[in-house]
Amino acid sequence: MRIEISRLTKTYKGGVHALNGLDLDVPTGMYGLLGSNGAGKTTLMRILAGLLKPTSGTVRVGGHDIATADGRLAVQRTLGYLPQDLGVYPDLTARQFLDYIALLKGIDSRPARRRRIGELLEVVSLTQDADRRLKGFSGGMLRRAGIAQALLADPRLLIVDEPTTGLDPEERIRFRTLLSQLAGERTVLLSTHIVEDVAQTCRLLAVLTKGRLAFTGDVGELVSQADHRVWTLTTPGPAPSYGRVVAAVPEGTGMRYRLIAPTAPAPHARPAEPTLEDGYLALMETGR
Ligand SMILES: Nc1ncnc2c1ncn2[C@@H]1O[C@H](COP(=O)(O)OP(=O)(O)OP(=O)(O)O)[C@@H](O)[C@H]1O
Repeated sequence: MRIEISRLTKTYKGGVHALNGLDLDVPTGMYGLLGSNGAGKTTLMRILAGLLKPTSGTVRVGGHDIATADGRLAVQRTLGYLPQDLGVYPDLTARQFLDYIALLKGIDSRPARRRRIGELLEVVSLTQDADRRLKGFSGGMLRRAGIAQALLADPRLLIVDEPTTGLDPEERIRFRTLLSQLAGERTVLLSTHIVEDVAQTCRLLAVLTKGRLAFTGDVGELVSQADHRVWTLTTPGPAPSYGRVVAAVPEGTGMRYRLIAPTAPAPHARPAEPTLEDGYLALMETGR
């Protein structure tokens, strides 16, 4: 399911330009959308989900123009959305919660709901906890319940907004793996400010800054933004004032720094292999 975005703008009341003429093409499969806080990711996700009207520009999802009522309806039928702040009813069990959402989504047949919910609880590994109240769930379990509700109507497009924020490392890895497994013939659009989540799940990604596209391409291309610009340096003194420190680890009586800089930040600095995070930070530095 392809998403085609052309010259998309969104200006909120009060004059905040959250999206500034965004052009973006998202193919089928897993796709990462990276950007710092306030870059416009949630605004874009909400527009795609049909919850917010753009100020101008066009969005087509699977060929349907979301500016038309028919187009929006067609997209909503094929879309699953896990918002950043999914509200749940804490006194419901996971099964009751999914049943309630399934009813809202128009799955009227009770046996059909029961079957679908049973399948989804398996997919998100919550079968054992299905009859526990949501108020006792961990952050990771709640996100998995959130994914299950987004999958109820078997969407061909799944949009997830900042899904791993606040999760512990094990839950984060589990959640990431689940998303990758769900991609396949679906489009999964993962919006996040956590570079590692994209590094571990996506081949293709876009970077948004200030409502504009700063980068689009594959992970390797973003990594290469930092080619010949990453350095390590161990020193007993302060960090070099030239370049951007991205890591500092105590070593012996001094510190080992990792820096991004166009040229060696000190005579004894050694070049290092860039990571995706380095590429992202190098891109941000260039765009300043
Ligand atoms: N309802 C609103 N009214 C006014 N301004 C808003 C509204 N929602 C978002 N904004 C502003 O629009 C810009 C983009 O916000 P958005 O939430 O889309 O970014 P984001 O990349 O998702 O950031 P975050 O990761 O912090 O959620 C920000 O400057 C934000 O303050």
